Amino acid sequence: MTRLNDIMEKHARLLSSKLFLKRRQVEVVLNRSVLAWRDVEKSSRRRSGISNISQTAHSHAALLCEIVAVRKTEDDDQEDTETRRSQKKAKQHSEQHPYALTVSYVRRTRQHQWRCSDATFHCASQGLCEQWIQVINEQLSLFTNRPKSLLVYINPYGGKRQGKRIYEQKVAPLFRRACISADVIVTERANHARDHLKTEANLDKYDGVVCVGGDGMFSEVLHGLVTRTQTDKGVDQNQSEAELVPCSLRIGIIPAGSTDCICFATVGTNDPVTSALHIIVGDSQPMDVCSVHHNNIFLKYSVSLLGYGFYGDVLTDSERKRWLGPARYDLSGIKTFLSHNYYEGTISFLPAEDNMGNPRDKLQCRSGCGVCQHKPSSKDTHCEMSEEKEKSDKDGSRVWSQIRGKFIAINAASMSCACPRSPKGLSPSAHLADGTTDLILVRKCSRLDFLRHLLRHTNKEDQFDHSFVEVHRVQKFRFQPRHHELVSLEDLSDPQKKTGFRPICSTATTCNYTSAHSSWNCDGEILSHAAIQVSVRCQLIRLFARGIEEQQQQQQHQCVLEDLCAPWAPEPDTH
Ligand SMILES: CCCCCCCCCCCCC/C=C/[C@@H](O)[C@H](CO)NC(=O)CCCCCCCCCCCCCCC
Ligand SMILES: Nc1ncnc2c1ncn2[C@@H]1O[C@H](COP(=O)(O)OP(=O)(O)OP(=O)(O)O)[C@@H](O)[C@H]1O
Ligand SMILES: [Ca+2]
Repeated sequence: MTRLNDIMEKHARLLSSKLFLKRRQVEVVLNRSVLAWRDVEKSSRRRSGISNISQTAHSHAALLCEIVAVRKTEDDDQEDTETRRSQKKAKQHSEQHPYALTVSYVRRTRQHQWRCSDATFHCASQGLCEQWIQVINEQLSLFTNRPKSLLVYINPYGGKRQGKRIYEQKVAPLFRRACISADVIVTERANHARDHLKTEANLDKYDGVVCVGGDGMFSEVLHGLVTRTQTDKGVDQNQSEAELVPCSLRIGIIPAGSTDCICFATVGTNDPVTSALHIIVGDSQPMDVCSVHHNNIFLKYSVSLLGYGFYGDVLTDSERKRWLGPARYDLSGIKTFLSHNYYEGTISFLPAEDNMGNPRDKLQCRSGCGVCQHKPSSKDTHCEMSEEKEKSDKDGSRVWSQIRGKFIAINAASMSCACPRSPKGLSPSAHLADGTTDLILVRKCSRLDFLRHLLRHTNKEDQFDHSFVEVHRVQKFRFQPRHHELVSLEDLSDPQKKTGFRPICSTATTCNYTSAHSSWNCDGEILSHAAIQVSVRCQLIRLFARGIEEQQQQQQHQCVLEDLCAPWAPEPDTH
């Protein structure tokens, strides 16, 4: 009964009028969910299928929660929307209907991209025009999850160095339209954004923090915000067992980097306008964060890839080629592939609960993901990482496992890591907010086999279906490189080794010293230690995103709109 009332309430018309849209008379209806309009004269004869997301043959609709803004249309705006050819006609028309409102709303285009569309409705009287604007604005003000004030950091040197232009030309005009105020800081050095967030920024003023740049810039904002939150709450990040306090501010990412993996995996595309629109409508996507420690020294947080061996070496090499821009990764990728190094060490891990799915179940994390809504219980998230625990987890349900071997790559993917280079990512079924990371172990194998494995990241074949690859969904893990102490001592006496990465063993050459180290690639940054302990912190942060919408979900969205527009029942016009 209540549900029925809800539906009736939602569908009850708030306002309904006959207005003009591009000189055609349209019936416009507003209820609590949708703004819909259709041609008056032709609608009864031809009302067929849907031609795009929010448009049937003769009716259009926008979900209220996806309306960006409504404003009184100024004369300049009206001229902008008319073509030159019809300028005279348009002038006559606007003289008859001088009052107009423009509604800006989200329109879905191809491949998860969103655009902002305008519909300008002409009214016969000023009163009617103002009433429409007021009622729509009243409804929009009920969306309390929308940000009003943002702190924006722009990295002018990320990716192809387009961050500033992208923000000014594509994003700022949309924020202005949505009446969002933004304090903008163009960074002057690496870690500027992180340090500002950690100590200086008055965060009470803001509803969210936005970074314009790549994954490295996101990482700065992540570290700034998480550290600030822990400091404010008196949590010591160096204690690897400390329970971290979730951040209250959401983070928005305007992609302008080289990989943009976090944006791609949370929105489905790396498009600045789409990201800006997700921020404006106030989307919220919780996300796991891995904390990385070396004994009881905090090193870094990671949300995407922690990679030792191959991806660590690619990153180390690519840092020397920053001037090449995004192409540096391909060049270093080929070079590292040809080097074909492997590394020896021991990996220990605490598997995820059985009901958290597994990396090969093909259940991809999508908008409103059911797996991520099932949070692991708190007792499981706080198991200690002591030696005894390693043998048997105290609650008896799970035990630590240990694997020793020679690895070409050890990757922990806390999310799919989908990006334009690999549209399905390193672990296609990894989840954004399930409290686990997928640990992928690629053992020593031939160059050809490793190439086959890499190639599978770019096609539909299963990259885990190789005898030399194993994958585990885990809650915690740690890594100990072989002969750690020996190398540390050597490092002290050889300055070259302190900075660069020392001769690494290649399977192609005869090599007795198989304990050479790689380094960890932590979301695109090199870690200072090879021996690390990692713990996944379930849903520590939230992004202005909603996860990737399934094609099917987009179609459902069309159907919802279609249903909501359907009752054009002949209710009498209120005006
Ligand atoms: C034959 C083609 C195989 C293509 C295989 C492509 C696999 C790509 C998987 C990409 C995973 C990205 C994970 C994201 C990590 C980010 O947190 C981080 C920060 O932005 N990005 C990188 O570290 C940047 C990492 C960039 C890694 C690029 C690796 C390119 C490998 C190319 C190997 C070529 C072999 C050719 C042999 C002739
Ligand atoms: N003003 C600045 N000058 C120099 N470096 C900066 C500045 N602002 C930020 N940085 C640093 O630049 C690094 C790279 O930035 P960013 O992530 O935006 O681009 P990218 O590396 O090209 O992309 P991706 O991380 O997606 O591969 C970051 O680690 C960040 O700390
Ligand atoms: Ca995860």
